[in-house]
This record gives sequence, C-alpha cells and structure tokens, in this order.
Amino acid sequence: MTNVSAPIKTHSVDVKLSNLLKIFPTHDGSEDFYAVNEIELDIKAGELVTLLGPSGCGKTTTLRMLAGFELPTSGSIHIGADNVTNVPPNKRNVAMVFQSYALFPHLSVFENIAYGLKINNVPKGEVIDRTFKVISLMHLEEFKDRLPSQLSGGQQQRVALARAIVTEPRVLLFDEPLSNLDAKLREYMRDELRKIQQRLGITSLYVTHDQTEAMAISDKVVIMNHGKIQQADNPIDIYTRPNNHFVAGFMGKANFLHGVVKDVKDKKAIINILGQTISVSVNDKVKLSENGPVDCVTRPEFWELSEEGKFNGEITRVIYLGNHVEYEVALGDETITMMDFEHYKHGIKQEGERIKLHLKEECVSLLPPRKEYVKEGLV
Ligand SMILES: Nc1ncnc2c1ncn2[C@@H]1O[C@H](COP(=O)(O)OP(=O)(O)OP(=O)(O)O)[C@@H](O)[C@H]1O
Repeated sequence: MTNVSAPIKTHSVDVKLSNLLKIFPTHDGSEDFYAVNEIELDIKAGELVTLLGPSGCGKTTTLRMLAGFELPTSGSIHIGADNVTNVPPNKRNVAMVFQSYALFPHLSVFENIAYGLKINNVPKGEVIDRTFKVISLMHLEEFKDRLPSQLSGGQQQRVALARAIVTEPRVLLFDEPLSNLDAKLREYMRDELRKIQQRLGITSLYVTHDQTEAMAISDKVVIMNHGKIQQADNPIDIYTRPNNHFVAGFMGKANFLHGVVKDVKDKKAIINILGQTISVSVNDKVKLSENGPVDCVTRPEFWELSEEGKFNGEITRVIYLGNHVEYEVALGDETITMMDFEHYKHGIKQEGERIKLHLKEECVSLLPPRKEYVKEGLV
C-alpha cells in the first residue's frame, strides 16, 4: 500500500561557487565577453538564495553553471564535499524548475512527475510511492490524471515543482519560475514555493528580475551587475544598508542627496543636506571626513508630510496609487520622490502646492559620493 504520510527524503548540503568565471566569445571574435566575472558565493544547507539584477547581468549563466549545462571558464563549484565543476548535469543530483514549466504534453500529471524516477530505473513500487507522496505534498490529487494542457499556469508550475522534488535533489534551481503567472497567482505561488522549500530544507538557488519576489522568499539576496556580485546579504540589509548606488537604486526607489559632513561622534554623523542639518548613524560603507562630501540614501517612505518638518518643498507631480500617493517634490535644487500612506486622513495634495517635509533621519544610510564610485568602477 502507498504510504503517503512518510516524509519525502531530502538532502541538506552547502553549495560553494569559488572564483567562478564564464567568458563567452563574441560573434565577430573581437573581444571576449565576461558574462560571470570571478564570483564567490556560499549557499548554506537549506538556504534559498536569489540572484537578482538587470537583464544580461549573468544570473542565468551562473545558475546554468551550477546545473552543469554550462562549463565555467575557470573557478570551481562544490555541492557538499563534492567538487562538481566538471561533472555532467545528470550526475550532479540537482533539479531545475523553468519559467516555461517544460512538462511533457502527452504525459499525465502523474506520469510527468514519475518520469525522472522511471528513467533512473527506480523500482516500480517505489516510483508509485514517491510520486504519490509528492502529489499529496503539492495538493495535486485531483489533477493527477490530466494532461498539462488541461491545467492552469499555476497548476502546471506546481507539477513542474513536484517533478523536481520527487527526484530528491541535493539542490533545487529556479529559473524565473513565476514569470508566466499573473500578479495575484504569482504572489500565492511564491509563498507556496517558499513554504515547500523550507519544509523540505532543500538548498536552492533562484533567479528572478523581481525585487519584491526576491525579498519575500530569500534567506539571502545576491545583487549582480555586469557579471559581478554587488552585494550578497539578507533582504533587510540589502534594502537598508546598500553597498553602493547601484544596489540602492536597484532595490526599490532611492533619492540620493549630496551632503557635507559636519561632525562625527559616537557613531553618529551630523550632515548638511539641502541647507538643513540631519543626524545619521554611521556605517562601515563610507569613510567620513569633516567637511567631506557624502551621499545620503533616502527612500521615498522616509519622508513625511508634516507642519513641523524642517524641509520646505513644492509638489511637482502627483501619482495616486490606491494605498498610497507618490509625490515628486522639489527641495531647492534637488527633486525627491516620496510616498504618503496617510492621504485618506489629510487628503491628496495638488501640483504646485507648497509643503513641509519631515525626514526620518534614523533610516538614512550613507554612501561615498557617486563620482568616486564611478571612478573606482564599482557602478
Ligand atoms: N551562449 C552564449 N554565447 C554568447 N553570449 C552569451 C551566451 N549566453 C549568455 N550570453 C551573454 O551573457 C550575458 C549574461 O547572460 P545571462 O543569460 O546570464 O543574463 P541574465 O542576467 O540571466 O539576463 P536575463 O535576466 O535577461 O535572463 C548576456 O549579455 C548574454 O547575452
């Protein structure tokens, strides 16, 4: 008899990418293209790590190297204690979930899920047992006899995930798995996927374009640009303590305001911005010198409309977004974007209105001024 209550076996292993480089030759042979440029990445056993960055930054190439579909130019890949750098994909014991689902159209849900076990010559009784366990885990019982064409996009993606899990892989790889789903289903599937991943404790690497998705599901977010890792941190630190302007600007909206350091004492810096003085916590991302320049990262939600606010501005644009209103505000020579979540209390402001703003100074983070960064080639 099928025992669907016994747990699905999982392996929890660390993954280590060391000095990983991938150079593609260009079509005209003129210059080599560094798609992934000497990256270092540790994924701890059971963690879900997301690669996030603009199109062409090297996310998929990194994922494909871990899967074994692409050989690195140099560097190494370890899964657990095994150096798998030159091991073929089918010997790595990793499974991948694709954006396109990649289900066999002529096989039923059950057969699709069982397929990977059958081709690995798993005994018939065990194939049935393991397939039913995963069908139960993924709540696919009522669909087990249907063809993929008789399922919605979300249901097909659940089958694709079931098919990956059933092989009991050491690592799960996700290549933008939710991109074909509409916004609501995408959110639902994102939460389901994270729950299953945590429940099974499978070490996972996940590629996405979507900042919110990355924050919602990840233990660690890795921001890439031009083949290099810009920052690898937990979602809170990525958002609140960005390493550079690129990370700050990629992870949500950021207003960069030029400031001058007036004083540094007890981990607090007094900074002049926009003709006013603010007090900000010092971080290790920037060396501060008295009267030296610094950039202040202020997120739109750090600004509040307040009669007691010390910043005077004029509204130059109003965008109503339901649960909040986004305003563009001219503050002297600078323009910032701010969000107002309390418009239902005090009404919506109009373009041209003069306002006073309060800045939540304790939230502001500091970066070296952008020019130095550009010179150092960091952005
Ligand atoms: N086989 C290949 N030959 C030549 N160049 C390639 C090859 N595969 C990828 N590239 C290039 O390497 C760079 C990184 O590609 P990759 O697919 O890793 O980016 P990505 O961050 O996943 O982008 P996207 O979000 O658009 O999928 C791109 O500029 C791409 O054109």
